Amino acid sequence: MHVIRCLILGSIFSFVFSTVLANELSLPEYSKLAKTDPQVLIELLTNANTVPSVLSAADNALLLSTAYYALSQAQPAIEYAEAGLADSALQQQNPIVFHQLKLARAVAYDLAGTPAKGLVDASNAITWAQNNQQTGVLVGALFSRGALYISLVNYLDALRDLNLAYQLAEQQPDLDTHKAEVAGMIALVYEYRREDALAIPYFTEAVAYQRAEKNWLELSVALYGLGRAIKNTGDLKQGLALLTESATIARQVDDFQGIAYAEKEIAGIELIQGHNANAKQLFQSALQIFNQGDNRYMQLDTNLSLAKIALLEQDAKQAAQHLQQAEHFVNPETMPIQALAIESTKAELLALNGEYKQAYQLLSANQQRKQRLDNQQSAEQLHQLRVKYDVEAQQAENKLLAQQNTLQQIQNAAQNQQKWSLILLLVLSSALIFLLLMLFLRARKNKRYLELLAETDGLTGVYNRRKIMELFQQQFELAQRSDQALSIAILDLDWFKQINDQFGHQTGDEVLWRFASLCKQQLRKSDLIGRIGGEEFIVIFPCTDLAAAEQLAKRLCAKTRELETMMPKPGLSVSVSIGLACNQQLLSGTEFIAAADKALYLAKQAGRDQVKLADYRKLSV
Ligand SMILES: Nc1nc2c(ncn2[C@@H]2O[C@H](COP(=O)(O)OP(=O)(O)OP(=O)(O)O)[C@@H](O)[C@H]2O)c(=O)[nH]1
Repeated sequence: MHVIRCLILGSIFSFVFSTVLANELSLPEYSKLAKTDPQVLIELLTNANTVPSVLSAADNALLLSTAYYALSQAQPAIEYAEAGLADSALQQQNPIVFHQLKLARAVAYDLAGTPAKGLVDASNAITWAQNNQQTGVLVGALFSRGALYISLVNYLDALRDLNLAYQLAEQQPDLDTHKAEVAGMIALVYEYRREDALAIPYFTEAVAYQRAEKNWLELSVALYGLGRAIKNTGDLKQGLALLTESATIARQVDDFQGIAYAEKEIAGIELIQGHNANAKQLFQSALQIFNQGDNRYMQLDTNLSLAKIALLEQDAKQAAQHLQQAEHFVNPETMPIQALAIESTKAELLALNGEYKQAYQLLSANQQRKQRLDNQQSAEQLHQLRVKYDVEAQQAENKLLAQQNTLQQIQNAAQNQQKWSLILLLVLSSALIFLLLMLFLRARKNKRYLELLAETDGLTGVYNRRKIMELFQQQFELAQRSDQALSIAILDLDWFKQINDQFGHQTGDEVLWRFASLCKQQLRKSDLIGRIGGEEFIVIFPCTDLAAAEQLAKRLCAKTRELETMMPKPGLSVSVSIGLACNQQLLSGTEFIAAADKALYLAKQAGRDQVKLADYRKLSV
C-alpha cells in the first residue's frame, strides 16, 4: 500500500495554475508541498485563519486530503475530500476539481482498506474525462482505478487501465502524469503476479525517470520495486544493492515507511543467505515502523516472517507471539492467502511443540482450503478471461462491421461516380449525335440548295436550260414508251430589245421574272417550265395533246398582256409569241423542238402576240 500511495502521489494530484501572490505560494507550489512535505502543508493550511486567496475552498480541501493521504492517514484524507465535495455547485462550476476530489477520496478509501468503495467514483471520472476530452484527468483516473484493482487483486483489469494510461501518457508527454510513473505501477502488478521478469523493464523505466527528475521519494519507491523484482529472479547481489540505495534515499527524505519496506526486503535476503540474526534485527526494525504507521498488511507480513525466524531458532514462545500478532491483522475474507500462510506456520509451531496429530490435521485442512482457493481463483481468472474474450470478440466484430460499412460506402460512392460518368457520357454522346445530325441536315440542305442553284435560273426561278432539256428528254422518252401525248411550247417575249432599250435593263429583268412567275401560276403542277435563252422559255405539257396545250398557251398570251398593268411604266407593252408542237407525229426529240421553234417563228412572222401550231400537224387543233 505504501508503494501504491507513493506512486499515486507522484501522479494524479497535480494542478495546472500559475498565479503566484506575494507572501503566498502558488497553487502548483502548494500541490508540490502536499507530496514533498505534507506535514508542513497541513500546518500552513490549517493554522491560517483564512484560505489563501490563491486557493478556492475546493482546492484547499483537495490539498489537505492529498497531504493526509501522503501521511497514510486515510480518515482525514476521506473527510477533507468529502468537505470539498459538499459544495453542490462544484460539479457544475469546476468539474475537474470535482473529479479530482472524488479520486482523492477513492484512493483514501483504498488506504483505509476499502478499495471497492472508490471504484464507482474512479469509473465516473474516467467516463467524464473521455466525454470531455480531458486526457489529464483520464490518465489520473485510470491510474487510480488501476491502483484500486491492484488492491482488489484484480490484476487483469488493473493492467488494462494502467496500460491504457501508459499509452495516453506516451502520446501526450506534457500531462501531469508521466508514462514512467504509470510504468512503475504496471511493474508492481507484474511483480504481484510473480512475473518479475516482466516487471523489471517497467521498474527500470521508472527509476531512470525519477532519478532524472530528482524525485527522491518516488526514486526510493522505484528502486525498492526494481530491487525486489531482481532479488526474486535470483540476483541477490544486485537486488541487495538496489534495496540498500532505496533505504538510504528513504532515510534522506524521512520516508520511514519506505525505510521499513526496504529493510524488510533486505532482511529477506539476509535470511536466504543464512544471516538469521541480521534478518531478525532488520525485520524488527521494520515492524516497529509499520506499527507506528498502522500499516496492517506489512504488520501481518513482518510478524509472519519473524514467527518463521523464531521457528528456525526453535523459539516456540516467540513464534506464538508473532503468530498471534499476525492473526490480529488478518481478515480471512479479504486476505485468504495470508490467512493460509498463518495457518501453515501455526502447523509448524504445533509440530515444534510435538503436537504432530493436530499439526497434520491443520496442514491437511489448510491444503484443502488452498486447493479450493486455487480453484476459485482459476475460475475467477477464467471468467475474467472469458468476459475479456467476449468483449474483444464483440469489438473485433464491430470493427469488422465498421470496415464493411466503410467498404460499402466506398463501393456506393464508386457506383455513384460510375453512374454520373455514364450519365455525362450519355449527355455528351446525345449532344454529339444532335450536333452531327444538325451538321448532316445542314449539309443536305446546302447540297439541295447547291443542286437547286445548279438546276435553276437565277433571275426567274424556273429550270435553267440544261435542266429543262434533260427533263424534256426524259418526258419525250416516257411519252414514246407509253404512247402518250406530249406537247411543248416555246415562248419568246416580243420586242424585248426595245423594252431594254426604252426602259432599262432592270425593267427588262422585272418583265422576265414577272412573266416567269405568271407562267408558273397559270400552268398545271405537272407542266414543266425552263428558260432556254435570254427572253425565251420552253413549257413541257406531259400527257397533253395539242388542243389542250393550245388552250393553255392562249391563256398565257392573254395574261402576259396584263403584265404592263402591274408595272406602271408609261408606254410599256408586254406580249409573248408561242410556238406549239406535239409528239404524235413520231418525231425525234430534236425534230420535236425544231417543230415548236418553227411554229414560234410563224407566230413572230404573223405579227407576234399569238400562238402558232407546227404546220405539219394532222390532228385537229
Ligand atoms: N433585261 C434583259 N435583257 C436580256 C436578257 N437576256 C437577253 N436580253 C436581251 O433581249 C434582247 C432580245 O432581242 P432580240 O433577239 O432582238 O429580240 P426582240 O427584241 O425580242 O425581238 P423579237 O423577238 O423579234 O420580237 C436582247 O437585246 C438581249 O440583250 C436578260 O436576261 N435581261
